[in-house]
Amino acid sequence: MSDATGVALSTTQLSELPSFSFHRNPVLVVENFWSTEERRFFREAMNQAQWKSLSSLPNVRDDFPDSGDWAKAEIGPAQGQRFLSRLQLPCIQDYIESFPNITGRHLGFSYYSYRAGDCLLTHDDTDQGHPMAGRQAPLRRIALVTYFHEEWRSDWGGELIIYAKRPGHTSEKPDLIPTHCIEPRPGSLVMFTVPRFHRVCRVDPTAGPHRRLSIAGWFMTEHGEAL
Ligand SMILES: O=C(O)CCC(=O)C(=O)O
Ligand SMILES: [Fe+2]
Repeated sequence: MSDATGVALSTTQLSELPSFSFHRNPVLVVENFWSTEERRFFREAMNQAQWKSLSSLPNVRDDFPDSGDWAKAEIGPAQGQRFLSRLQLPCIQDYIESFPNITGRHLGFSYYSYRAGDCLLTHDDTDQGHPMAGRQAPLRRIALVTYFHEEWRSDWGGELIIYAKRPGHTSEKPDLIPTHCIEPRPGSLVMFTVPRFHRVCRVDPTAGPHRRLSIAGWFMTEHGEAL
């Protein structure tokens, strides 16, 4: 798709969402998914939330070295319900249900706040944690991130970069090529299939006190016995 200026757009309109398929297109970007009122609702909840900074979360900190000191908080039940009620989308259901032998479906979402200096180094979201009580940890299938700050300027950084593996790469370390550079526009919703390498660019000092506020997490499937 391209707009009147000829710029290639990889965004999906809200009206096109019912026919979107992750099997055809593994990355979904919808601008203005949340109304101004919904964004305010989640921002107010974020103001009340109990935030924990990366430096106080040793396990997460080990997975994401040199990533500044972004903060994470739990989503309350009322906010969780409102969030999920907008995400009853056929593309999620269709993709999740396409995996064989599912014994359980899970989701896990949190609030995140990135300030100037914070980033998230390249990862593919497959770090599933350790099996618990002999059960295989759920597998992350679709990653979701969506932005709730009031304002974001291009100079402030914090873009989500999504990568593909270059064909024919031989080294153990994946040789990547960027496929998407997504500005964290207020109200945008991004989803992509896992595994998929991506990173969050460092938020620039010109952002001053502005925070990059998001909800991010995964739709997951469980497949019974430990491997
Ligand atoms: O904040 C984003 O744009 C992406 C976050 C992310 O990749 C993650 O939390 O795993
Ligand atoms: Fe991620």
